[in-house]
Amino acid sequence: MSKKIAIGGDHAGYAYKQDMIAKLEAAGYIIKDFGPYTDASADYPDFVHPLAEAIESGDFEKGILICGSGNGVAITANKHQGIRAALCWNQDLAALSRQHNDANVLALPARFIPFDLAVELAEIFLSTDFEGGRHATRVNKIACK
Ligand SMILES: O=C(CO)[C@H](O)[C@H](O)[C@H](O)COP(=O)(O)O
Repeated sequence: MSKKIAIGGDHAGYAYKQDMIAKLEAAGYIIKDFGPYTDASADYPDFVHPLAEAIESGDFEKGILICGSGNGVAITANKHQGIRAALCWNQDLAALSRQHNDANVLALPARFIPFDLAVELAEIFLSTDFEGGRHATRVNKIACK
């Protein structure tokens, strides 16, 4: 598993993003922050599209996106054919996003979950393997050509 992680979001996720970077770096991950770099009001697509392109190009295996609800970043990221972004707010969803969906982006709703849970979901997302098998058949049918 690659220890290089892409992270991004918007102003509503900024504080969580900064603290998440510190937690993940302490755990040995190498983080590339796609922004925003302040908590000033910002438009999440400006940060999500570059992050998604970096994953699609192979520079990163996985990313974490944090906004207020998690929906804006997930919707934007999923416009990219190579992205499977999963909005998660509990441990089971984070595990299933990897086991069944091979999600490569975790979307977190900073305004709806406590920070400690956000970190736990990131740890689950980053450490859980895809189960393959019947799920691989389905995941291989997701992208539109
Ligand atoms: O993209 C979102 C909604 O799907 C995020 O929750 C944003 O963080 C939110 O919309 C930002 O709202 P604000 O009123 O501009 O702070």
